Amino acid sequence: MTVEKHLEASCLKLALERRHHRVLTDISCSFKPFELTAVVGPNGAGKSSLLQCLAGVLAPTVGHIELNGEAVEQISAAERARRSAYLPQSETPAWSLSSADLVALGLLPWGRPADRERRVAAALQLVDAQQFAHRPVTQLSGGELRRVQLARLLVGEAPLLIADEPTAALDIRHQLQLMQNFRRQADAGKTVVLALHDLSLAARYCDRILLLHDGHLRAQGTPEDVFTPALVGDVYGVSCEFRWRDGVADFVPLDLL
Ligand SMILES: Nc1ncnc2c1ncn2[C@@H]1O[C@H](COP(=O)(O)OP(=O)(O)OP(=O)(O)O)[C@@H](O)[C@H]1O
Repeated sequence: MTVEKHLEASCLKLALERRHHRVLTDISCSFKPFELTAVVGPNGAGKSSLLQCLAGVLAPTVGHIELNGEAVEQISAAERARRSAYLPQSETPAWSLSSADLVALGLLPWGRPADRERRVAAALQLVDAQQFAHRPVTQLSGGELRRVQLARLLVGEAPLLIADEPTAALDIRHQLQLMQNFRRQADAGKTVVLALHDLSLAARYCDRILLLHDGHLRAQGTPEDVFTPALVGDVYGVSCEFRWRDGVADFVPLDLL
Protein backbone atom coordinates (compact mmCIF):
# COMPACT_ATOMS: atom_id res chain seq x y z
CA MET A 1 0.00 0.00 0.00
CA THR A 2 3.08 2.29 0.16
CA VAL A 3 2.50 5.22 -2.11
CA GLU A 4 6.04 6.18 -2.91
CA LYS A 5 9.25 4.24 -2.75
CA HIS A 6 11.49 7.30 -2.67
CA LEU A 7 10.74 10.52 -0.90
CA GLU A 8 12.31 13.96 -0.82
CA ALA A 9 11.37 16.12 2.16
CA SER A 10 11.89 19.86 1.90
CA CYS A 11 11.73 22.58 4.53
CA LEU A 12 10.91 25.91 2.95
CA LYS A 13 11.80 29.01 4.97
CA LEU A 14 10.64 27.34 8.13
CA ALA A 15 10.21 29.21 11.39
CA LEU A 16 8.75 27.88 14.62
CA GLU A 17 7.61 29.55 17.81
CA ARG A 18 7.11 27.59 21.00
CA ARG A 19 5.44 29.44 23.87
CA HIS A 20 6.05 32.75 22.07
CA HIS A 21 9.78 32.08 21.67
CA ARG A 22 11.28 31.75 18.22
CA VAL A 23 13.10 28.39 18.28
CA LEU A 24 13.65 27.93 14.52
CA THR A 25 14.34 30.75 12.07
CA ASP A 26 14.43 30.69 8.28
CA ILE A 27 15.37 27.03 7.82
CA SER A 28 15.53 25.90 4.21
CA CYS A 29 16.88 22.46 3.42
CA SER A 30 16.05 19.21 1.63
CA PHE A 31 16.42 15.59 2.64
CA LYS A 32 16.88 13.24 -0.31
CA PRO A 33 16.52 9.53 -1.02
CA PHE A 34 19.76 7.53 -0.61
CA GLU A 35 21.01 10.15 1.87
CA LEU A 36 21.72 9.77 5.56
CA THR A 37 21.62 13.21 7.17
CA ALA A 38 22.68 14.13 10.70
CA VAL A 39 21.16 17.17 12.36
CA VAL A 40 23.67 18.34 14.96
CA GLY A 41 24.06 21.30 17.28
CA PRO A 42 24.25 22.19 20.97
CA ASN A 43 21.47 21.58 23.50
CA GLY A 44 18.48 23.76 22.69
CA ALA A 45 19.68 24.47 19.13
CA GLY A 46 16.36 23.25 17.68
CA LYS A 47 17.19 19.73 16.45
CA SER A 48 14.15 18.03 18.00
CA SER A 49 11.91 20.92 16.96
CA LEU A 50 13.05 20.57 13.34
CA LEU A 51 12.52 16.80 13.39
CA GLN A 52 9.07 17.26 14.93
CA CYS A 53 8.13 19.65 12.12
CA LEU A 54 9.44 17.17 9.56
CA ALA A 55 7.45 14.36 11.16
CA GLY A 56 4.28 16.47 11.19
CA VAL A 57 4.11 16.51 15.00
CA LEU A 58 4.51 20.31 15.10
CA ALA A 59 3.21 22.75 12.52
CA PRO A 60 5.69 25.49 11.62
CA THR A 61 4.66 29.04 12.44
CA VAL A 62 6.02 30.29 9.11
CA GLY A 63 7.00 28.42 5.95
CA HIS A 64 6.09 24.86 5.19
CA ILE A 65 7.23 21.30 4.65
CA GLU A 66 6.79 19.40 1.42
CA LEU A 67 6.99 15.67 0.84
CA ASN A 68 7.80 14.99 -2.83
CA GLY A 69 6.57 18.47 -3.61
CA GLU A 70 3.25 18.11 -1.79
CA ALA A 71 2.55 20.34 1.23
CA VAL A 72 2.26 18.15 4.35
CA GLU A 73 -0.95 19.82 5.47
CA GLN A 74 -2.57 18.51 2.28
CA ILE A 75 -1.66 14.92 3.16
CA SER A 76 -3.93 12.88 5.44
CA ALA A 77 -2.52 11.59 8.74
CA ALA A 78 -2.84 7.96 7.55
CA GLU A 79 -0.98 8.76 4.37
CA ARG A 80 1.74 10.65 6.23
CA ALA A 81 2.22 7.63 8.50
CA ARG A 82 2.91 5.53 5.42
CA ARG A 83 5.39 8.09 4.10
CA SER A 84 7.39 8.76 7.25
CA ALA A 85 8.28 6.93 10.45
CA TYR A 86 9.44 8.93 13.46
CA LEU A 87 11.09 8.05 16.74
CA PRO A 88 11.01 10.86 19.33
CA GLN A 89 13.91 11.65 21.65
CA SER A 90 12.29 9.85 24.55
CA GLU A 91 9.15 7.87 25.04
CA THR A 92 8.03 6.02 28.15
CA PRO A 93 5.80 3.00 27.53
CA ALA A 94 2.36 3.65 29.00
CA TRP A 95 1.48 0.00 29.44
CA SER A 96 3.28 -3.33 29.40
CA LEU A 97 2.99 -4.55 25.83
CA SER A 98 5.40 -7.27 24.81
CA SER A 99 8.37 -6.05 22.75
CA ALA A 100 6.99 -7.88 19.70
CA ASP A 101 3.62 -6.14 20.05
CA LEU A 102 5.31 -2.75 20.42
CA VAL A 103 7.32 -3.34 17.25
CA ALA A 104 4.17 -4.48 15.41
CA LEU A 105 2.68 -1.01 16.02
CA GLY A 106 5.16 0.21 13.40
CA LEU A 107 3.22 -1.84 10.82
CA LEU A 108 -0.19 -0.33 11.65
CA PRO A 109 -0.11 2.14 8.73
CA TRP A 110 -0.14 -0.95 6.44
CA GLY A 111 -2.97 -2.77 8.26
CA ARG A 112 -2.17 -6.33 9.34
CA PRO A 113 0.24 -7.75 6.77
CA ALA A 114 0.16 -11.57 6.48
CA ASP A 115 3.89 -11.78 7.20
CA ARG A 116 3.62 -9.55 10.27
CA GLU A 117 5.36 -11.99 12.64
CA ARG A 118 8.27 -12.55 10.28
CA ARG A 119 8.73 -8.81 9.81
CA VAL A 120 8.62 -8.12 13.53
CA ALA A 121 11.18 -10.85 14.20
CA ALA A 122 13.45 -9.49 11.45
CA ALA A 123 13.23 -5.93 12.83
CA LEU A 124 14.04 -7.14 16.36
CA GLN A 125 17.01 -9.05 14.93
CA LEU A 126 18.30 -5.89 13.22
CA VAL A 127 18.84 -4.26 16.62
CA ASP A 128 19.86 -7.44 18.40
CA ALA A 129 16.64 -7.51 20.46
CA GLN A 130 15.08 -10.82 19.36
CA GLN A 131 15.61 -12.23 22.86
CA PHE A 132 13.22 -9.61 24.27
CA ALA A 133 10.34 -10.43 21.90
CA HIS A 134 8.07 -11.80 24.64
CA ARG A 135 9.27 -9.57 27.49
CA PRO A 136 7.02 -6.70 28.62
CA VAL A 137 8.62 -3.44 27.51
CA THR A 138 8.19 -2.08 31.04
CA GLN A 139 10.75 -4.67 32.21
CA LEU A 140 13.58 -3.71 29.86
CA SER A 141 16.65 -1.58 30.61
CA GLY A 142 16.83 1.89 29.04
CA GLY A 143 19.06 0.77 26.15
CA GLU A 144 17.09 -2.46 25.59
CA LEU A 145 13.85 -0.49 25.39
CA ARG A 146 15.43 1.98 22.97
CA ARG A 147 16.50 -0.89 20.69
CA VAL A 148 12.94 -2.24 20.69
CA GLN A 149 11.59 1.24 19.86
CA LEU A 150 14.15 1.44 17.04
CA ALA A 151 12.89 -1.92 15.73
CA ARG A 152 9.40 -0.34 15.61
CA LEU A 153 10.85 2.50 13.50
CA LEU A 154 12.62 0.07 11.16
CA VAL A 155 9.82 -2.50 10.74
CA GLY A 156 7.64 -0.51 8.32
CA GLU A 157 8.00 0.54 4.72
CA ALA A 158 8.00 4.33 5.07
CA PRO A 159 10.52 5.88 2.66
CA LEU A 160 11.40 8.63 5.19
CA LEU A 161 12.91 7.62 8.55
CA ILE A 162 13.34 10.25 11.26
CA ALA A 163 15.00 9.42 14.59
CA ASP A 164 15.87 11.79 17.42
CA GLU A 165 19.12 10.86 19.17
CA PRO A 166 18.75 7.16 18.33
CA THR A 167 22.20 6.21 19.66
CA ALA A 168 21.99 8.11 22.95
CA ALA A 169 21.09 5.18 25.23
CA LEU A 170 23.03 2.48 23.38
CA ASP A 171 26.35 0.85 24.21
CA ILE A 172 29.15 1.22 21.64
CA ARG A 173 28.48 -2.11 19.90
CA HIS A 174 24.82 -1.32 19.43
CA GLN A 175 25.63 2.24 18.35
CA LEU A 176 27.78 0.90 15.52
CA GLN A 177 25.22 -1.74 14.62
CA LEU A 178 22.46 0.87 14.50
CA MET A 179 24.44 3.33 12.37
CA GLN A 180 25.28 0.48 9.96
CA ASN A 181 21.55 -0.29 9.79
CA PHE A 182 20.70 3.33 8.99
CA ARG A 183 23.50 3.41 6.40
CA ARG A 184 22.02 0.31 4.71
CA GLN A 185 18.53 1.85 4.78
CA ALA A 186 19.86 4.95 3.03
CA ASP A 187 21.89 2.89 0.53
CA ALA A 188 18.65 1.05 -0.31
CA GLY A 189 16.97 4.36 -1.21
CA LYS A 190 15.41 5.59 2.01
CA THR A 191 15.70 9.18 3.19
CA VAL A 192 17.13 9.03 6.69
CA VAL A 193 17.33 11.97 9.10
CA LEU A 194 18.89 11.61 12.55
CA ALA A 195 19.52 14.10 15.35
CA LEU A 196 22.90 13.16 16.79
CA HIS A 197 25.23 14.44 19.48
CA ASP A 198 28.04 12.07 18.56
CA LEU A 199 29.97 13.98 15.91
CA SER A 200 32.33 11.05 15.22
CA LEU A 201 29.41 8.78 14.31
CA ALA A 202 27.82 11.58 12.27
CA ALA A 203 31.07 12.15 10.34
CA ARG A 204 31.66 8.47 9.74
CA TYR A 205 28.23 7.33 8.60
CA CYS A 206 26.34 10.37 7.28
CA ASP A 207 26.40 11.93 3.83
CA ARG A 208 25.19 15.31 4.98
CA ILE A 209 25.35 17.36 8.12
CA LEU A 210 22.99 20.15 9.15
CA LEU A 211 24.53 22.24 11.90
CA LEU A 212 21.95 24.15 13.94
CA HIS A 213 22.80 26.94 16.33
CA ASP A 214 20.27 28.89 18.31
CA GLY A 215 17.47 27.96 15.91
CA HIS A 216 19.43 28.95 12.80
CA LEU A 217 20.89 26.66 10.18
CA ARG A 218 24.51 27.63 10.62
CA ALA A 219 25.94 25.27 7.96
CA GLN A 220 24.98 22.32 5.77
CA GLY A 221 27.14 20.09 3.61
CA THR A 222 29.34 17.02 3.76
CA PRO A 223 31.03 16.12 7.07
CA GLU A 224 34.31 17.49 5.66
CA ASP A 225 32.60 20.80 4.84
CA VAL A 226 30.85 21.28 8.16
CA PHE A 227 33.13 19.66 10.70
CA THR A 228 35.92 22.20 10.75
CA PRO A 229 37.47 23.12 14.08
CA ALA A 230 36.62 26.78 13.46
CA LEU A 231 32.90 26.22 12.80
CA VAL A 232 32.33 23.50 15.40
CA GLY A 233 34.44 25.41 17.91
CA ASP A 234 32.41 28.55 17.37
CA VAL A 235 29.02 26.84 17.64
CA TYR A 236 29.77 24.58 20.61
CA GLY A 237 32.27 26.86 22.38
CA VAL A 238 35.05 24.28 22.49
CA SER A 239 38.42 23.91 20.85
CA CYS A 240 38.49 20.60 19.00
CA GLU A 241 40.14 18.42 16.38
CA PHE A 242 38.81 16.02 13.77
CA ARG A 243 41.22 13.21 13.02
CA TRP A 244 40.44 11.17 9.91
CA ARG A 245 41.90 7.67 9.54
CA ASP A 246 40.76 5.32 6.76
CA GLY A 247 37.37 7.01 6.53
CA VAL A 248 36.85 6.84 10.29
CA ALA A 249 36.49 10.26 11.90
CA ASP A 250 37.58 10.82 15.43
CA PHE A 251 36.21 13.99 16.99
CA VAL A 252 38.28 15.16 19.93
CA PRO A 253 36.95 18.01 22.07
CA LEU A 254 40.02 19.63 23.66
CA ASP A 255 38.92 22.44 25.95
CA LEU A 256 36.28 25.05 26.63
CA LEU A 257 36.69 28.29 24.72
N1 LIG B 1 7.51 21.92 24.64
C1 LIG B 1 8.21 23.06 24.55
N2 LIG B 1 7.65 24.23 24.87
C2 LIG B 1 8.34 25.38 24.80
N3 LIG B 1 9.61 25.46 24.39
C3 LIG B 1 10.22 24.31 24.08
C4 LIG B 1 9.56 23.06 24.15
N4 LIG B 1 10.43 22.08 23.78
C5 LIG B 1 11.58 22.73 23.49
N5 LIG B 1 11.47 24.06 23.67
C6 LIG B 1 12.50 25.06 23.45
O1 LIG B 1 12.81 25.08 22.06
C7 LIG B 1 14.21 25.25 21.87
C8 LIG B 1 14.73 24.11 20.99
O2 LIG B 1 14.53 22.90 21.70
P1 LIG B 1 14.84 21.50 21.02
O3 LIG B 1 14.30 20.43 21.92
O4 LIG B 1 14.36 21.54 19.62
O5 LIG B 1 16.44 21.53 21.03
P2 LIG B 1 17.48 20.36 20.74
O6 LIG B 1 18.49 20.93 19.81
O7 LIG B 1 16.79 19.13 20.32
O8 LIG B 1 18.13 20.19 22.18
P3 LIG B 1 18.78 18.90 22.95
O9 LIG B 1 20.11 18.65 22.33
O10 LIG B 1 18.92 19.43 24.36
O11 LIG B 1 17.81 17.77 22.84
C9 LIG B 1 14.84 25.33 23.24
O12 LIG B 1 15.06 26.67 23.56
C10 LIG B 1 13.79 24.73 24.16
O13 LIG B 1 13.87 25.31 25.44
